[in-house]
Amino acid sequence: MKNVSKALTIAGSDSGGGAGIQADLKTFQELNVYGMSVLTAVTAQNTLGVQAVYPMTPEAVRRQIDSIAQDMGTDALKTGMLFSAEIIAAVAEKIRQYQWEKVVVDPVMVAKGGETLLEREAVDSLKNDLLPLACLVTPNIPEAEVLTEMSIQTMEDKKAACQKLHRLGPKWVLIKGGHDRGDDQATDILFDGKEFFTFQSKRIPTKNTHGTGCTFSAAITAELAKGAEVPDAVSAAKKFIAAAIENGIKIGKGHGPTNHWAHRLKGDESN
Ligand SMILES: Nc1ncnc2c1ncn2[C@@H]1O[C@H](COP(=O)(O)OP(=O)(O)OP(=O)(O)O)[C@@H](O)[C@H]1O
Ligand SMILES: Cc1ncc(CO)c(N)n1
Repeated sequence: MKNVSKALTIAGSDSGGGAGIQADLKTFQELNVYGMSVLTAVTAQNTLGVQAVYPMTPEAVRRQIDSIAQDMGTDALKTGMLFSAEIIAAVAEKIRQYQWEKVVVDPVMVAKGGETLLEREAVDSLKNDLLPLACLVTPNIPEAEVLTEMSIQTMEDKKAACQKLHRLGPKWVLIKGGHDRGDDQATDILFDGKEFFTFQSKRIPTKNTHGTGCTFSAAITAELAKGAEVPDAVSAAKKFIAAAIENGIKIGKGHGPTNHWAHRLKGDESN
């Protein structure tokens, strides 16, 4: 029997399969990691938008985490859509109870179409309950603006926002550049409280970007599960997401999903 690294996603379901736990599990599988999931909410969703959201009870979230922790355990985990302050409190309680350290927090707030995936009043819980437990937090620019209450326009702003976010408690902060409209590069910056690391790839002109953030944070989590250090995990995930966006697939009438198996086309298979 073979030993395999394990990764857990605590996130919402996207019925369309492009984002949320579906994107995470596909990514874990592609990166040769055994994937497990704790559902926080079911969304009725497709490439056109989110038509409905049905949150789980905090008790259901706790029970799913207990089932995993008391049997398989996990080498790393990520959080995605958490929806409410009550669910965030349940997840934070369990991360503390099981002393999980490789925790990637993707602070998902709104879907591409603007639908709410995190209640406004839950932002403080995310900041106060969850970020202090995070190994890495991965906001896009609008999420970083909400978390820091500052406007982010320039590279200097991004660095200042990294510093402000780092003071909330995560060991590492990664601000993603997917939303940097004016730039022909997609530039992400990583900060550990001392040093800045930059990750760049050519911006690909496409509307098929549904689930990019989920896929990216899942790839980072998979690499951490296999034992990579944070900068190496981000670097590998950046290659994975660039290939997935470049080879985006034509599915649905709106923002199509990324291509989770594209890294194989590039001969870039990780193990
Ligand atoms: N058009 C693009 N071309 C190349 N890379 C991109 C593009 N859009 C996003 N990326 C990269 O994809 C990763 C995810 O970033 P992004 O900012 O899109 O996340 P997100 O906004 O959280 O995604 P989502 O909308 O799924 O929540 C980052 O590494 C980012 O630089
Ligand atoms: C369930 C879910 N999680 C995250 C996102 C963000 O892409 C989404 N659209 N749906």
